[in-house]
Amino acid sequence: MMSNQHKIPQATAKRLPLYYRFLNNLHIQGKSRVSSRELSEAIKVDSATIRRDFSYFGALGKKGYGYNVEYLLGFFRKTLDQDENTPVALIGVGNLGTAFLNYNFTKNNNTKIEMAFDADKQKVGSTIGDVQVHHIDELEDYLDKISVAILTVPVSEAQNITDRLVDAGISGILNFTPARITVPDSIRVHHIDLAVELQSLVYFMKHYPLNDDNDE
Ligand SMILES: NC(=O)c1ccc[n+]([C@@H]2O[C@H](COP(=O)([O-])OP(=O)(O)OC[C@H]3O[C@@H](n4cnc5c(N)ncnc54)[C@H](O)[C@@H]3O)[C@@H](O)[C@H]2O)c1
Repeated sequence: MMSNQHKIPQATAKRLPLYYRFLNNLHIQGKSRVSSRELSEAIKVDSATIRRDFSYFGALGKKGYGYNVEYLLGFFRKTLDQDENTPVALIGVGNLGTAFLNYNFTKNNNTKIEMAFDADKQKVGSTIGDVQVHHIDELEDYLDKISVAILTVPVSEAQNITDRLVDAGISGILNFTPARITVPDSIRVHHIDLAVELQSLVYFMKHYPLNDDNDE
């Protein structure tokens, strides 16, 4: 995946897709350069952090010029494997899963939900967005090309489905269920929980109030 990830701090690596999306939009609009300040305002990351992040990529902005959009995009494309497509499977086509299928991830991105699975016979066979829903019993028949799965099943099903995904050779799971799933060390799990994110936002608002005259 990220070939030179070992040289980039994890916090920086996590911001790469955000940078990539914004710079790609600038590129589409025909802009050839951007300042750390413009970037900062658009993606809400402070400009000192952006400058530090970009210095890891060998991109040193010039005063009064900013950064070369094309150079950065080239770097991000390589680092994020943007030229390679990562097919994704979604498991659990309920409220959350349906919303993800209807949302077009591929616009600025190389990840695409290629297939979906559910246990509900009424959903099996339907197409949502442009993704076909298969029966969960057929999971193992389809997974050979898939390395990433999004988990949006009920919490009670999470570990069972995870075990099947692992046995079928999955490498990464984006877990939206509240379950703390157990996987072998070689498999990466990222857990997304809106309640935790909201709590953290409220905590930061209270303890780290922002003023609007900080840097530059
Ligand atoms: N991370 C977050 O911020 C967040 C927010 C809301 C919900 N959730 C969690 O996401 C999950 C999905 O929530 P939802 O509101 O979409 O639920 P939902 O009940 O609408 O959808 C669950 C879907 O999973 C399917 N399903 C059930 N058992 C299955 C199995 N064994 N294999 C495949 N599919 C199966 C159901 O048929 C249904 O379509 C829940 O675990 C919920 O707690 C997380």
